[in-house]
Amino acid sequence: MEAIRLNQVSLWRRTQEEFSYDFKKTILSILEGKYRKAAKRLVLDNLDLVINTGDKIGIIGANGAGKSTLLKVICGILAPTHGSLKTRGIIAPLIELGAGFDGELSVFDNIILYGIMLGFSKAEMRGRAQSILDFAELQDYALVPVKGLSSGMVARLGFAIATDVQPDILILDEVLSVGDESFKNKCQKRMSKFWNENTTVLVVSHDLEFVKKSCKQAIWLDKGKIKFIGKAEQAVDYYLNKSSNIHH
Ligand SMILES: Nc1ncnc2c1ncn2[C@@H]1O[C@H](COP(=O)(O)OP(=O)(O)OP(=O)(O)O)[C@@H](O)[C@H]1O
Repeated sequence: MEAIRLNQVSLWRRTQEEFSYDFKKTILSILEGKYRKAAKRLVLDNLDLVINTGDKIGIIGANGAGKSTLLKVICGILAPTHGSLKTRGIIAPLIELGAGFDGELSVFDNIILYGIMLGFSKAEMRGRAQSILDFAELQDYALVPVKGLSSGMVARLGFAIATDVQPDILILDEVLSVGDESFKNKCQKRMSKFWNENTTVLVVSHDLEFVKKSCKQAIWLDKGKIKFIGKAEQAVDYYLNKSSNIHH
């Protein structure tokens, strides 16, 4: 069964120039006759992709290749400029852990909110809150506003919520290095559960050994295009060889 399908997906993003838009600077540059509209960059270039239920797929490629952007499009955080996307089931995005939290609200309320964002009901999240707090080791912080947590604690909370629920599709962006040593081990144990089940897993990583070991297939993304999709070992080999050719 298909879990994810991308049809001719492209995404343009503004360059940093326009990103740090500054009214005064813009007026000055118009007066000086130097005003240029900020350039846009094609970050994902006409991607066609089908991922089946239960696949474990690594995504590799150089810095800026578009890996994180691809994950964000699949999760629905970013909408494609062109093309279409279909996904089946509940997606748990472990991307920028905690980015969706509201700092003013308590840990408990954020658990409920985050769960609702993932597609679960309020009642269900109430029932799960205790086990989430336990896993994150934040039992004493339930009523503390999230802005009062350390960044490691925020990441732990994000990981605990996203993996407490049983997602159909799990999206990971280099997050396995979150937290201190003992929490890392706990995360890895929990992750192995998903690897054995019917969960579809997409993981972005620069750890090529991990990709070879843990993923059956891999996608090599290069400047927003899929250069290769197939066996993980082969993808890593192509990626390494092509990269070294470029340096020669
Ligand atoms: N918020 C943003 N606004 C504008 N452009 C962005 C933004 N985030 C990323 N980009 C651009 O999109 C392109 C792809 O970035 P992306 O983060 O997807 O790459 P990546 O393959 O995940 O890289 P890395 O391995 O360094 O994490 C880059 O050119 C980057 O500059």
